Amino acid sequence: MALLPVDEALARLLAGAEPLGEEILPIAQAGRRVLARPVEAYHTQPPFDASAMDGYAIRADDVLSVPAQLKVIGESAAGRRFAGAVAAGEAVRIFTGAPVPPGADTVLIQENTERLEDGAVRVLQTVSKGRNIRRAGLDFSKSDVLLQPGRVLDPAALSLAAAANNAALHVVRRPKVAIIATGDELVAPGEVPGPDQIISSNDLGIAEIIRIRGGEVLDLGIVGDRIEHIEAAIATAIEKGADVLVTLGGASVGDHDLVHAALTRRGMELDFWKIAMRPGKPLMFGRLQGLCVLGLPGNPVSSLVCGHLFLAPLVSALAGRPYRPDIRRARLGADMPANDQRRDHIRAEIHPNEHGELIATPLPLQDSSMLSALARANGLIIREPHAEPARAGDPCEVLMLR
Ligand SMILES: Nc1nc2c(c(=O)[nH]1)N[C@H]1C(S)=C(S)[C@@H](COP(=O)(O)OP(=O)(O)OC[C@H]3O[C@@H](n4cnc5c(N)ncnc54)[C@H](O)[C@@H]3O)O[C@H]1N2
Ligand code: MOO
Repeated sequence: MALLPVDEALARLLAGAEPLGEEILPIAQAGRRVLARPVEAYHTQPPFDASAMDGYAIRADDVLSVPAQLKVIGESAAGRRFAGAVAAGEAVRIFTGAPVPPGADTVLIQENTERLEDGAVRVLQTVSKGRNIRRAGLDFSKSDVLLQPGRVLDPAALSLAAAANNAALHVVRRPKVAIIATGDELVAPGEVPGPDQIISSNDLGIAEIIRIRGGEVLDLGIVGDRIEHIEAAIATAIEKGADVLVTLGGASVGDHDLVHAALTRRGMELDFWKIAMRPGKPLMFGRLQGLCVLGLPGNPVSSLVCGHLFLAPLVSALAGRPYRPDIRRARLGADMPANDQRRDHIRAEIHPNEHGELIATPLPLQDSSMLSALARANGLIIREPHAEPARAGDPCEVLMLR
């Protein structure tokens, strides 16, 4: 059977993957979430003409020639304004953020003055009218639309929404992604493995990819190679309202690879299974009662590479987040043989040379079981199907992983 090209698999996976519904969160819990509705200002900022400096609120015409002397008639502090107005020959002591009293048109910084004993201030430098005053609404005005749907609530966006007096925000619901690790050989980290057992690792890396892309992880644990048990875990994912189900392992053709059978018994409609990719050929995708099902291969590197290439964009799309894979141009750091029909993703160390060009050097061992090589690599060299042999120095494309 011909293997499905990677781009086509990705397009089929993302077809219909729209941002999920919205929920309302207190603003303090909305960090890194995606806005589902515009953010409007309920408040004008600053709400009054405010001083930008510590000094004196004055009338600029009073200090056209210096030195000049003004009578200090009171104080305006942030949070406590001066009740009166400034007339000719008068000044009000003022601090940063405080309302500028009526009558004053300028703030003079205190460094350019000298306080006198008798409640007066001597002005040592002239100042242009309007200086050091932030006009009401300089930042934004009530009813302004400040942020658009789709904006990730980064630090500046959160502070802006708060400044505009939004106590709660409408955000896109986080996709809930259930993970089932399958295999009799697996035990959780920290447990004592039996003689034929290994530690389940893929679930941890996959959960991290989900979280980084704005998803919520529903870890359904390790399930042994019994079709009934896998079916029960699938049923739990549905009951618990998962949007996506990720299965790990059991996706290939061995006698104990039961995931496809279990999913089919539960009613999954298969979209594709087996793609032209290395590592990750047995990738499976289908839909089950509105749930997207992604069957990742068991080999750890295959699982994580498929996680980066397929799960990351799927979760991003459901979470309403932009997804921009960090693909760059580089030069090969070693000769490469011709490629077969599967697009290859070669673990590589990618660093700039003295001319600032990225050099991508493949790691010597590429076995899809080797997490040590994946963790050492900071990116993947992408070799298209049927690529010709290439020489060190030839241009190539890399996907940066960190
Ligand atoms: N006859 C064939 N055999 C295999 C083929 C094939 O086309 N024909 N494909 C190979 C490829 S490529 C891959 S990738 C693997 C994928 O197999 P499965 O998805 O069925 O995975 P398993 O057999 O369950 O496990 C493979 C390997 O990975 C280990 N594993 C599984 N889950 C975890 C986990 N959560 N954490 C760590 N390691 C895990 C498992 O112990 C196995 O060593 O199939 C090839 N075979
Ligand atoms: O696709 Mo498998 O992932 O080559 O090891």
